[in-house]
Parts: sequence; C-alpha cells; structure tokens
Amino acid sequence: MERIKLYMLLERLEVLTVTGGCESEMEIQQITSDSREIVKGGLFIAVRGFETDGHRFIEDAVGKGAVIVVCQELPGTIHEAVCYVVVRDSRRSMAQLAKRFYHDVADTLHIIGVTGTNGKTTTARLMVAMMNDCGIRTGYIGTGLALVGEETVLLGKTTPEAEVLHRLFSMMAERGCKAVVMEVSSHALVLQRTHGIGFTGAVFTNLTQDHLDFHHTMERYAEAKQLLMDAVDPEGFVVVNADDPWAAFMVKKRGNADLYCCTVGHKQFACREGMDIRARIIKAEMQRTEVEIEAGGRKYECGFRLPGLYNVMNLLEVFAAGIAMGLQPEPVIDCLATASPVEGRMEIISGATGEFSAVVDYAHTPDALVKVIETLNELKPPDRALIVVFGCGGNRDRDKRPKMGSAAAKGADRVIITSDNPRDEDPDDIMDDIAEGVSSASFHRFGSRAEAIRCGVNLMKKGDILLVAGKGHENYQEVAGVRRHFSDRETITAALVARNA
Ligand SMILES: CC(=O)N[C@H]1[C@@H](OP(=O)(O)OP(=O)(O)OC[C@H]2O[C@@H](n3ccc(=O)[nH]c3=O)[C@H](O)[C@@H]2O)O[C@H](CO)[C@@H](O)[C@@H]1O[C@H](C)C(=O)N[C@@H](C)C(=O)N[C@H](CCC(=O)O)C(=O)O
Ligand SMILES: Nc1ncnc2c1ncn2[C@@H]1O[C@H](COP(=O)(O)OP(=O)(O)OP(=O)(O)O)[C@@H](O)[C@H]1O
Ligand SMILES: N[C@H](CCC[C@H](N)C(=O)O)C(=O)O
Ligand SMILES: [Mg+2]
Repeated sequence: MERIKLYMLLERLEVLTVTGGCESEMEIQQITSDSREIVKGGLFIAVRGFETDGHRFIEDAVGKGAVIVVCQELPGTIHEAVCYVVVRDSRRSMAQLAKRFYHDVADTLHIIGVTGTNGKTTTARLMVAMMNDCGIRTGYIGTGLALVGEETVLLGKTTPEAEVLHRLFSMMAERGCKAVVMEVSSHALVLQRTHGIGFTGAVFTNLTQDHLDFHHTMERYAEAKQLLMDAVDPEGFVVVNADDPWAAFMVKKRGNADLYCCTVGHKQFACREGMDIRARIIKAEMQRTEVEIEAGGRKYECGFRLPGLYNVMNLLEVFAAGIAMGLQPEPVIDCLATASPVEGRMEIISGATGEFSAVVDYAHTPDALVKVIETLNELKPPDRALIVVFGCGGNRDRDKRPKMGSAAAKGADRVIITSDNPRDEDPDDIMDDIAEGVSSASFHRFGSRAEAIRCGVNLMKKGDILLVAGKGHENYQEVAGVRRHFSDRETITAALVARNA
C-alpha cells in the first residue's frame, strides 16, 4: 500500500495546534493508539480511556520511534524531531486518521451496519453468506472474527478500534470485496470507532436491557444505537424490526424513504406501502424452520436452518437487506435456505446414543434467555424437562443478572447457576445477584462451570433438553484477568461420554 504523507493526514483533521518537526512530505508508516504496538516512523494517538490515559505513554511511543503524536494536551517533554498535533477529541481524530491512512477505501465499499442488543452476529453472518452466495463478494466484521475473502482474522472486540476497522476494509477491497457487513456495538458508536463511515445500510434488530454499566439508562443506550441510523448515506437504506417498541425512535430523524419494516408479530411501527415485510412460521423444527414471507404484495416460502420466531426476525432482516441491495427475492431465498447456522447459537450437541440432547447458546441477556427458553419449550415434547445451566459475565451490567435468574426460573424445569466470565469480580457475588431473581424456585449452584454442566448432563432423563447458555462459541473462561481454555461444547461432550459409559 502506498504510504500516506503527513499533510494528507492533517488535511481533514480538526487541528488545534501543530508543534515541532512537522515535515509535510513525511511518510507515515503506521497509526495506532497503543504505544505497545508502535513501529518506527509511526503516528501515535493518545486517547484518554476508562482504564488509563494514553497521554501517559507518549514518551514510551516516541522512544519506540513514533514521529507524530496526536494528543489532546501537549506532554511536558517535547522532542524537536517529533511533530505534536493537538486535537479536541482524540477518539474522533483516530477515526478520521484511520480512514485517511487507508486511502478512504471505506468510501468505495458498500458497508452495512447491524446494531441491536441481540441477534447482530446471527443476522450479519446470515447476510454475509447470502450476499456471497448471491454474487456480491462481501466481508464480515463482528464478534470474535472478521472474514476477509477466504481468510479469517481473529478479533478482540465486536466492533474493533478505527485503525483495525479501516485496515480490514483495505484488506477486503484488495481481495475483491464490494461490500462489508459489520456488527456495530453501542460502545463503538459512543466511542466513535465508526465515525466518518458512510453506511450504505443499517439494520436494527432489537433493544432490550444490556450494557447499562456503560450507558446507565435505556434511553441513552437507545441514543447510542440510533447514531448508526444517522450515519447511513442519504440514498442508503434502513431495515428495522418493526415489532420492537424502539423502532420508531431509531428512525425518528430519517423518515421512511428507504425504510424496510420487518414483522413477525404485533407491529409497533409502519412503513410505506410495499416496504413492509411480514413472515409467519409454517413448520418449526429444531434444525429447520419453514416460513411464509409476504413482501411487496407477493408471498414466498422459505426454509432456513435455525429455530425460533426470533430467528425468523433475523432472517427477515437479511431478506430485506438483500432486496434493498437490489437482489431478487427468489435467489435470496435460495441462498438463505442453505446458509450454515453460526457456531454457538442454538448449537445441538448430541451424545453417542442420540438419546440426550444438549444445546449451546450465546444468550447473555434477559431477553435472549427468555427467547431461547421459549423456543426450546415449544420444540420439546411437553412431558420432557428443560434444564438450564448459565451464569453472567463479570465487569458488566449487574442489573441484568436477577432478570436472567427470573427468566430461567420461569421457563426451565431445573435451574443450575454457575460462572460465566467472572473477569475481575468474585464469582460468588455474581451468582448471588442471579439467585435473587430465581427467588423461591429451587436451583443448583456451582462455581465451577464444568461441574455445573456435568450436573446438568447427569440430571437429564431420556428426551430432556439441556441448555447451556451465555458463552456460545467462546473457547475460554476469563477469571481474575486470566483467560484459560474452556468450551461448553467440549465439556458437554465429555460429560455425555462419561454418562453413556
Ligand atoms: C469501554 C471500552 O470499550 N473499553 C475498551 C477500551 O478502553 P479505553 O479505550 O478506555 O482504553 P484504556 O484501556 O483506558 O487505555 C487508554 C489508551 O491508552 C492506550 N495504552 C494503554 C496501555 C499502554 O501500555 N499503552 C497505551 O498506549 C490504550 O491503547 C488506549 O488507547 O480499550 C481497551 C484496550 O483495547 C479495552 O481493553 C477496553 O475494553 C473494555 C474492557 C471492554 O471489554 N469493552 C467491551 C465492553 C466492548 O467494547 N464491547 C463491545 C461489544 C459489546 C456488545 O457486544 O454489545 C465491542 O464492540 O466489542
Ligand atoms: N433477534 C433476536 N432477539 C432476541 N434474542 C436473540 C435474537 N437473535 C439471537 N438472540 C439471542 O442472542 C444470542 C446472541 O446472538 P448473537 O450472537 O447473534 O447476538 P449479538 O447481538 O451479536 O451479541 P453480542 O452483543 O455479544 O455481539 C443468541 O444466542 C440468542 O440467544
Ligand atoms: N458482547 C458481550 C458478550 C458477553 C458474553 C458473556 N459470555 C460475558 O462474558 O459476559 C459483552 O461483551 O458484554
Ligand atoms: Mg455479536
């Protein structure tokens, strides 16, 4: 990639002051906000964070070869050979710099953002599969990973920092992608990781309680999600879950010119004629759902490989985005029929004899747990039991814990509380919070997730279903800041083998 020169980077930045050795023709080798990653000839952006202040690492970055420092306040020590650029907002500047550094490649791609509390990964991955299958070469950025052509890049954050985002866009464009589907988290929107991206489309899945540790109120959480709708190009499109009470709020500033409204139930919000997309289930099975979709005055039958009404909504949103992207309904339906389910979302783990079934799912919010439990209760024989094993993450929204406890107590025949990723919290405190919501119902409790899963497996009678929720695809457990290998799927399989033996 051709290296960008300093003056090109500064052109679009809202600069307050420039100090020191700033040669405008200087080529920049790299930009980063992490001093640990800086290389010689790089640009370091000092960000005031929640944990620490990037300004503390300016000297460290310069020592490692940073030639430009972008900051909100000049450091005490100024090196003559280094160029110091003071800006009002480092996070915003980082997004502007990252986009420019990668030659504004973001402007050449159709970027579709998916936001909402639950269902982003499911919807986005389904959409990527559909678009690739229908002939639009499309990349993906979201929970755990990015798909760049044939390559998989592992990610820490669902929506990475701007520098990583634009680097991924650049790699995708190089590999012939015309479009990108990306999950846009509320954290990313507030922290301006996606600032400056002109989205071709946005999808709003739903809004229910999560992340109130960060946003504090549902209104502020909603305002964060709404920022994605504002970032859609005027000629772009928006798809909303019209059954969600927050749908109208999401599109309040946009009007309904290119707005697609999906509904599987009681619509809270209406669109222009022809843009309403409705579905109902014809046949529901654990690994396949047949639906009838009504769109633009026509009816289509469509099957796909996921269970539950909530997944029908995810499917409809993908269908709507396909239409908005100019695809025909029939090929979209054909592509959706074969798309693979996402790992760790309603993933069935069967024992050797097939008599006992366990399901791994990533439900880590009250609404997700309610929906998954509802779906499993609808699909299992009425005389069989549903056993639920789950915990809640540490250093995250505490208020959701009793609500998840209550969801499990209401819907499951047996409840087993355990640890998720306690992070820096005491696992017992987290389990106490969950237990408050379980109230009088009896439950088991194990600090060890492996033990909890073994208990669940051993409690199962023939035909029962065990749901292990909260960690889905995750292959680690984070305790006291340390990540160790842990997989719900592997633990269940081992427990089923032990039981069958
Ligand atoms: C709120 C949030 O997103 N915080 C993340 C963020 O923190 P921060 O920006 O405040 O940074 P900080 O750790 O205080 O450090 C400040 C600055 O100093 C820099 N630094 C730090 C140390 C050093 O030696 N040198 C150095 O330059 C850092 O790179 C940073 O630029 O950047 C840190 C470093 O990458 C992350 O560890 C931290 O993740 C937190 C702990 C986190 O877990 N965030 C989650 C909640 C998150 O963002 N999740 C959403 C998904 C939610 C969903 O799925 O709905 C996501 O998009 O992934
Ligand atoms: N449309 C939906 N409505 C409610 N719950 C859903 C929906 N889709 C999925 N879920 C539940 O949420 C869980 C997580 O799904 P998914 O990974 O698609 O969501 P996400 O929004 O990407 O989550 P994250 O915030 O962690 O990125 C699923 O395992 C399921 O339990
Ligand atoms: N994106 C979510 C994932 C939660 C997954 C759960 N296993 C946990 O660790 O809390 C978050 O970062 O809050
Ligand atoms: Mg996700």
